Amino acid sequence: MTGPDEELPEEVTDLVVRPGTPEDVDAVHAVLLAAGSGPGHPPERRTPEESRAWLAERVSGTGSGEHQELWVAERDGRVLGFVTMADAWVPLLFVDPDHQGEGVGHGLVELVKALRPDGFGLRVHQDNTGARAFYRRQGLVELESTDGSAYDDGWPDTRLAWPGHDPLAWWRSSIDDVDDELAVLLARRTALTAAVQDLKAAGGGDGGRRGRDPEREAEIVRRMSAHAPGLGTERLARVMDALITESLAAWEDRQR
Ligand SMILES: O=C(O)C(=O)C[C@]1(C(=O)O)C=C[C@@H](O)C=C1
Repeated sequence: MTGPDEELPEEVTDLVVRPGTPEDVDAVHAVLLAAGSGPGHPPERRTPEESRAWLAERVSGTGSGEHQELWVAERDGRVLGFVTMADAWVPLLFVDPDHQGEGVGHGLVELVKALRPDGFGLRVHQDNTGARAFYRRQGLVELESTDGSAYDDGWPDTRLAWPGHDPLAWWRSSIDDVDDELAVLLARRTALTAAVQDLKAAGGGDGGRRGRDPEREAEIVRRMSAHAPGLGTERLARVMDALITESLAAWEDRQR
């Protein structure tokens, strides 16, 4: 979603970066539409009215959507770019395509670094190579690439993070956050394996065949690999093999 596409961040002289107000929504929306229709962005499926309403709701904190803190970058009173923040996440950062390469994106990233000194993350579409190079130049680190299925747009994406003033603390805390989610998912996954084994033990499902089903496992790995291509099918197969092995062992322990 983000994409300043800047080539040369320059010394920002007359750029003013200030908190956005409801009066900025039209100008911010114009930048969003112009920048979002450039290369590397998915086609906008909403009407301009719908995307404006979506934006206004988020930056005003009304409605059910998450509230995003809005900041705008302007020169000579004209909004040239903007950024939004929600906790340590940057949902939107866009620069007017006519003013890229003028340090606007750089100024916005510097602002986010100042406001989020512990670090922040964002996602860009994989094809938006200009934005990815820009963020790398700003010191952000590329993390995982996915097929984008976790997001509304469903476009292949790459996540990046700036790990702040204490990078080890940021990475470890990010690992803890992911592991908290992973633990819950593992509990659910293991319980589902057990439910299938209960069914098979009772003579139901798949003709009552017990034990491992390599074809089914290969299919699982293929599907997962499409969501997270960076991991590689073979490595993912080993991870899933270990997970299924342990899930089956847990189920067998329970039978004793
Ligand atoms: O789908 C099944 O047949 C299961 O037994 C479940 C499961 C799994 O946990 O996904 C476990 C063992 C099989 O080898 C295949 C898949």
